[in-house]
Amino acid sequence: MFSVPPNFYANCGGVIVKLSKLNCARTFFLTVRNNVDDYCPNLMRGIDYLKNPQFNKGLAFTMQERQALGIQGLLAANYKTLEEQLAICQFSVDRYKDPLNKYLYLTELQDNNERLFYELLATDVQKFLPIVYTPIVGLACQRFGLVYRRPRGLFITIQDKGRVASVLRNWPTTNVRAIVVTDGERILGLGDLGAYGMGIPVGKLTLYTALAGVPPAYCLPITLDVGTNTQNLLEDPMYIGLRRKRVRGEEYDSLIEEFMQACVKRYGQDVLIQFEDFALANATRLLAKYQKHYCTFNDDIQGTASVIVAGIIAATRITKRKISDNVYLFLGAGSAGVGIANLIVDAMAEEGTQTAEARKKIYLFDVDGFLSTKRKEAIPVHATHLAKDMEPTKNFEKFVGQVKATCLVGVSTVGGTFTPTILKQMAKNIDRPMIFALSNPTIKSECTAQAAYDNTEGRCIYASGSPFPPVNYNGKKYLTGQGNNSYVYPGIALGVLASRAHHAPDPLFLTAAKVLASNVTDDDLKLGRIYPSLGDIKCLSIKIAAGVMENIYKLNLASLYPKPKDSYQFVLDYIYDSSYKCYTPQFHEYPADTGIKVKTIKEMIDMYKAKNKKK
Ligand SMILES: NC(=O)C1=CN([C@@H]2O[C@H](COP(=O)(O)OP(=O)(O)OC[C@H]3O[C@@H](n4cnc5c(N)ncnc54)[C@H](OP(=O)(O)O)[C@@H]3O)[C@@H](O)[C@H]2O)C=CC1
Ligand SMILES: CC(=O)C(=O)O
Ligand SMILES: [Mg+2]
Repeated sequence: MFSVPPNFYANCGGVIVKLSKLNCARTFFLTVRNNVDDYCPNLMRGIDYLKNPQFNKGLAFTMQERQALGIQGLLAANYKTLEEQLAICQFSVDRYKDPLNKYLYLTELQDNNERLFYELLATDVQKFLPIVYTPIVGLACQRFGLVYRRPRGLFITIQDKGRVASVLRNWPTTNVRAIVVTDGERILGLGDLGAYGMGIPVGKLTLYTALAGVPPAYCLPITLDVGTNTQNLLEDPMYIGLRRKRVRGEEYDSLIEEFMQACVKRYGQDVLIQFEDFALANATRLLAKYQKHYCTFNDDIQGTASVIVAGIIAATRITKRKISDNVYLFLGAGSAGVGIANLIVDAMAEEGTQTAEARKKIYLFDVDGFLSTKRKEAIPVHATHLAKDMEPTKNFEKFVGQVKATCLVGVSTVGGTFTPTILKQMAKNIDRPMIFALSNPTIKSECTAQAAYDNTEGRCIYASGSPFPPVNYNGKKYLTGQGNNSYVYPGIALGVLASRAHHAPDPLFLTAAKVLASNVTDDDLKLGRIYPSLGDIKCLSIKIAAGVMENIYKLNLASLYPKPKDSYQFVLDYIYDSSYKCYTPQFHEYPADTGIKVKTIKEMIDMYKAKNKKK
């Protein structure tokens, strides 16, 4: 007969339980099993609970937990609720005036107490997203030598060729399901930042959890360090990467090949590999090479396309024009530009427009001017199908009027290129011109939101890659949307992971676009926004994931069977819960003494502020 001594405490798998009754023993085994699934913890003791960001709760550890876990005395006596901790965190972030210091504060919080970090982001996504993501993450990447303190993410260098699998084995968790990888060559619109690019996969995966609830333990940021061609980085004493010029050609390709194989060998065929911020020459080529053989996508090509097509679909409710009734003009014919153009063609096909006809409505410029078959400079291979048999020109400004563009898409990496003249011409072309100024970070935006409204008599439908403050035009306030792939890639990834899909093809991105567009409310549109409020982004990501999941099953790409009856509920059950777990579920004897009785986080912040002022 199984029995447990009264008041027997067990520490197993990171869970402390009091085993005084049989049902306690059952709870014990269940809790241990769940915890192992979540975190794969080692047998932990004492101070490990404070050092491990997955388990740490800081002063929120109750007295019972402190006693049971052996951390009594390692913490100050006061007990703080999660809400009190959140108030302190918000107060602390607000005290920093320099955005990079805000970024550093949040990074340190993430390194110390992961759940508090994600709970904090959830209190105000609109406020925290620009810090952990664009535009501030761009600044963090530029100064990454200063920012880099504690390892977060894995560096695989060209010198590791032949040993990539063994480097991958050094990553401490075995249940990785999603990798975001960069080689740092096109970091936002900031160019080649080499190993400093690590801020991007870290930031992108932070959004997997913050915006879509993918468990952080499933996420692995990777930078492939193949050198950098940016001279001032090679000379920067703080630089953290290999001091050598970029490796190209066969040597580069064989590293990527080895990397892809090693990921699958270690984490399985369905590990999701998201390519991020690769330069044009590699981005489309690698996507074409791996798309059908791995569970992979390129966010700059496919994720961006999805979010912009969503905006265009939503805008049809304002313009009353079909997608195929527009003339699209792109400044930038790189990964993002051609990715968006291709998905617009797919979206037009769903309206019944033939591919050849659809392509006729799309014009692109790159650094050498209009993509004309007659120009002397070569057309990039990935864009030849979109080149036109028209006279070459480098005069973008004139071209806007020449083709009567109704939708302008900026993906050029060059700030301010949508000049007032161009914007005024757009207002002449059509009553409600669409202006997408997508280059990141903010300084690279082709035009500001205010400039777009000012130069189109307030008639434009505008979205930008990085956020802009509300616009005032003629006494009316407009909230412009953020046309950023962050609206979709976390939800798409969640759907792919939940269904254990083995590929992530283009149709999933069109599905996500439709789900996103259908969540834009009439109130959003009235405010001038063609994307939903970021306040509901997690809920939105779950809807996107559920929609994507349905399509994955339709396309026969899932490896989770039987198919869940209710995809939405399945995804909901799958996601990460960032609230604090109780490590001593059987104790209820000692109520927490928080010392101060206040109700809301805002009240607490006001109180801290008042106290601070007095001093
Ligand atoms: N909002 C969002 O969600 C996203 C935004 N972006 C942003 O879009 C920008 C472009 O990204 P991506 O497409 O991946 O980058 P690429 O490097 O692949 O493409 C950049 C394109 O811009 C062209 N270009 C550069 N300078 C000029 C110029 N002065 N005039 C006209 N065209 C020019 C390049 O031409 P050439 O090749 O001839 O040099 C190339 O066609 C980046 O700033 C990035 O941050 C990217 C993805 C998502
Ligand atoms: C948003 C994004 O992916 C980029 O600017 O590259
Ligand atoms: Mg990107």
